Amino acid sequence: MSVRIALIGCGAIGTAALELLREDAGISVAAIVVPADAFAATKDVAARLAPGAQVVSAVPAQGIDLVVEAAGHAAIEAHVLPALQRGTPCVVASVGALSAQGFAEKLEAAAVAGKTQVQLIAGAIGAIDALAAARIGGLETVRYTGRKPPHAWKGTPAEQGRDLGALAGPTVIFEGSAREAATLYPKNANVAATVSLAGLGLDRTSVRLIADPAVTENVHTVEAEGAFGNFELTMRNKPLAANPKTSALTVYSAVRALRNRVAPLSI
Ligand SMILES: NC(=O)C1=CN([C@@H]2O[C@H](COP(=O)(O)OP(=O)(O)OC[C@H]3O[C@@H](n4cnc5c(N)ncnc54)[C@H](O)[C@@H]3O)[C@@H](O)[C@H]2O)C=CC1
Ligand SMILES: O=C([O-])CC(=O)C(=O)O
Repeated sequence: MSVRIALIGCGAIGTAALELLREDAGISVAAIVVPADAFAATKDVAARLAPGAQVVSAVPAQGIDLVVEAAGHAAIEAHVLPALQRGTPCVVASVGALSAQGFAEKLEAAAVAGKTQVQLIAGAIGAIDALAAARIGGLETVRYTGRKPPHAWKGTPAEQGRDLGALAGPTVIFEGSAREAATLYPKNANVAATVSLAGLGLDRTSVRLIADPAVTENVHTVEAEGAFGNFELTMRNKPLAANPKTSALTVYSAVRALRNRVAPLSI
């Protein structure tokens, strides 16, 4: 029998994940959860890519083995917390939601109450395994830099006081903690939260966000130092055509997490 999934969100990540999951006999998408104003568009996607899925406004209380979120910060409170409390394991992409004070603890408490687990995916960034392992030996500094083309910062505080379309060179639009970055840039700095949660925490991880007219990729750099030694990682991710803020790797990371739930050997 296949694992019955509820997918929260059916935008750039959700749609691309559904396309890939069509190949997986062990995974069946039973429900797609979106706000009412997205029902019509989502039903079209479901008809094409997940004909067995019902399009609904909340995770069904019965018949779901696993929830996967790819919707945005608000969806964690609205859908992931109640699913965890009911005992359904959840896989989360909008890791930046944990930047709200006390929210990580709330998520943990819901998982404890439901005797289940919430998994935060690595998403658009790599080396989360190395960072989380290095933390056990002790970390001294962790720095994260996120660099994206100017249009990827549209609709964010980066637009305040500057014309993103007229930038002549790389422009630092934010410098501060991972907590502030993830709060101010909920659709662009989930990775900052992920790096911080795996490493030195939301308040001790330094973050720089850059709008750079010379790049076409979403470029993520992590520099970490501690008892283990040090590393530098740079990812040059292709953005999704459907959403330039989001890297294609995020989709693959979500699909990997789901496949690992059913695979006899997981990596
Ligand atoms: N961890 C990571 O590396 C990354 C995480 N993300 C997260 O994934 C989210 C989704 O990304 P995209 O698919 O590119 O965005 P998108 O804007 O293309 O799609 C969002 C989808 O979620 C639905 N939605 C919005 N609010 C909802 C709610 N409260 N409940 C249920 N559905 C809701 C929308 O109707 C839409 O179908 C981002 O907002 C971000 O939080 C995005 C990129 C990287
Ligand atoms: O997809 C990416 O490149 C990163 C991103 O948007 C995020 O961290 O929220």
